Amino acid sequence: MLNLQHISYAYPTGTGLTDIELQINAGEFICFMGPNGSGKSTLFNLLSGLKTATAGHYYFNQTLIDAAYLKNAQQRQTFHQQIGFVFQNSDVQLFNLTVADEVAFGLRQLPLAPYVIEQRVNDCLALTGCTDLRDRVPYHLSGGEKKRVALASVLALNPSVLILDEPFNGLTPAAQQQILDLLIQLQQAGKTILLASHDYAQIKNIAQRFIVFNEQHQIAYDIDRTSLASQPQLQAELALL
Ligand SMILES: Nc1ncnc2c1ncn2[C@@H]1O[C@H](COP(=O)(O)OP(=O)(O)OP(=O)(O)O)[C@@H](O)[C@H]1O
Repeated sequence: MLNLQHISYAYPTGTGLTDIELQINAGEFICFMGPNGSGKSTLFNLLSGLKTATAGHYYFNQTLIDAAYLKNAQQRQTFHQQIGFVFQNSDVQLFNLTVADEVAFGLRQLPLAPYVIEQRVNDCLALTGCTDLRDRVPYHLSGGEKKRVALASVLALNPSVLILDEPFNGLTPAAQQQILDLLIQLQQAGKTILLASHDYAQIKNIAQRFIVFNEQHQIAYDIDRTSLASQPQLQAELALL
């Protein structure tokens, strides 16, 4: 479904990613781990089309996703509908005056009847436990509420891939569990879930595959949960990230 071939990304001031080879299949639940600055957010920006690689090739369902592809507004819209990205910082994702408008925003860019939009907004608010927040100003919500609204706004477009950059940061254990339960449900419904986390203990029994970056911005390990279970030393390393 997602295929990266020798992907590198160079910022003007340094390296973001080095020679990434990666194949992700539909329906996987993958946890990306690694030290601060190792490249997880850069990878997510590339996968979601917010950046394009400075070297290598990225294919989504066999289509090459590059600057030329994303320059076309219609193609860009189709692509963004399929890959939803929940940013690490919800404040940069939420900009509407009410929660309901926030969730409807992406849908209003599509040729959909107002009653269809209303129905989808209601469904996504209910799914994320945000129904009671619908008339609130997103900017005034708590961290956990903002994260759920950001998730609702992404889910409204019914993407097949959901990318979440450290979605549990700064949330109470209860709020973290709420989001985790929802992600499990979404994977069971067939979505591909890609998330970055520093909390191995929290995710070790949920993610099915672990991709671990090193400080050289490369993939150091790409290992499934079953294989990881028989590697206590690597598990101990992940617990320290
Ligand atoms: N806008 C930017 N300009 C210049 N360098 C950047 C920029 N964003 C990231 N980098 C650099 O690219 C490298 C990878 O950063 P990235 O944010 O992808 O890492 P990360 O693994 O997501 O880190 P964290 O766990 O702290 O979120 C780092 O060396 C970082 O300093």
